[in-house]
Amino acid sequence: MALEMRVLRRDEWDVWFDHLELAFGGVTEPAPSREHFRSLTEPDRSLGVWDGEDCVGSASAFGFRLSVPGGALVPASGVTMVGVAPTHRRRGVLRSLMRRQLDDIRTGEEPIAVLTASEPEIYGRFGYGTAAYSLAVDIDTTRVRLSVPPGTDAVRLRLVDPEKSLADCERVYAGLVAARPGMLARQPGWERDALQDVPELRGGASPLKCVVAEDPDGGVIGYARYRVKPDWELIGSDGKVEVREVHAPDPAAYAALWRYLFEIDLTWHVRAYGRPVDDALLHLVSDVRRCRVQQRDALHLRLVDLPAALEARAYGAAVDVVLEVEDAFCPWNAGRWRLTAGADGAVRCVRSQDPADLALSVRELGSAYLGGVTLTSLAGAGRVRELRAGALREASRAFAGDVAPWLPHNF
Ligand SMILES: CC(=O)SCCNC(=O)CCNC(=O)[C@H](O)C(C)(C)COP(=O)(O)OP(=O)(O)OC[C@H]1O[C@@H](n2cnc3c(N)ncnc32)[C@H](O)[C@@H]1OP(=O)(O)O
Repeated sequence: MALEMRVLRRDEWDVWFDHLELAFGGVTEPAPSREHFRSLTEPDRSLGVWDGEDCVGSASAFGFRLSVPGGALVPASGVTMVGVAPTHRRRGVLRSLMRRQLDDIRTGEEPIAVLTASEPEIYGRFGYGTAAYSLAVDIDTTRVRLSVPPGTDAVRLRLVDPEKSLADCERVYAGLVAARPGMLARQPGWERDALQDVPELRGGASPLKCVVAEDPDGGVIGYARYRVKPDWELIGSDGKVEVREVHAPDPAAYAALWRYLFEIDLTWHVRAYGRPVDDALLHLVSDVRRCRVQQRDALHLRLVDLPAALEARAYGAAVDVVLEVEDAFCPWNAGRWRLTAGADGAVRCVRSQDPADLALSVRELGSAYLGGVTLTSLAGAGRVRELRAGALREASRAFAGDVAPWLPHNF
């Protein structure tokens, strides 16, 4: 029987989601998580592939606004819920979903698509480049000390109900978005994602806790969400603090929150995932080796409408380069483009017949787009070719940002 791909009908969601669970290994989501996913799904932007009555393929997208260098919020398609049934793999179902999805995105208002990948190897062939990395730390707090800045002792910390403090915390989060490429301006409903706290998924840790940092007037200026996982050894407690989030633009408040997490009694370790690669924490600790820092890919980005995407961000230096772009999967982006950004901030990206200065694929542009991966480092891997002397340095400096892109959570 031929496979049929179609936009999801609302009454098909349960069968579609059952398929997705199976594609990810067959573990059933607890009811609250399932309802959370249901509430976030945008059915009109969700695709199902059907073999008769059976759903055998899925892909969906969220309508996001992504922070880019310069602080603009660019409409971005957040690709998600991709899965193909174990019985139907390696015969092109994912490829056909990606084809349809990118064609659909092209007809809309989103010049870029982003995703967090289950495996980093999958999406490069469809033109996605790794645009943001993240760090995981596993800190031995019996050995690692924090050097906190002046003012840290004056920060008031208060343990609060994660639900009741949600609006205050979300205000802090929203205040960070423009200055950090890769962050998402969260649409209503998404703020609740961080509160998901299903007992079956805690792995023996406590319910989610929230500690807020306050200014002298009681205003919330930072927060951390975490759990404590008790563990008793023969020699005593070996508890772990599992950090989900720490956000505070003020250095003293930021240090105060980490100091609190480091000093929770009966714990010897602080573990955190998905931290930015330029996390100020790395400069607060006395011994970075004992933080067991690990880096991994976090956000993958694709230019769907190349000129619109390149014109939507700001550049760190004036630039005038002709790019020879290869894009086999979205050929409307392929060819020669002149990118100019002046000292006045005006940016133009137009078709060009002039000789090319740099040759690269759309994947490298996706990697460099948020300013965290330099064109120079990609050239070192042979993935960007310089065709005019000096063009690589000029373009690389223009694309690079002064803060690392960061997506604090998956989607
Ligand atoms: C954004 C997200 O949602 S990420 C979540 C992705 N989903 C999962 O990881 C769930 C488990 N895995 C799956 O459901 C499937 O194996 C998928 C979705 C990864 C792949 O689906 P398939 O239909 O088998 O892929 P398809 O046959 O279209 O393959 C397309 C290409 O990707 C490659 N590919 C497919 N899966 C993988 C993989 N896991 N790792 C590396 N390459 C892969 C294929 O070899 C093929 O390569 P080619 O272009 O050189 O021919």
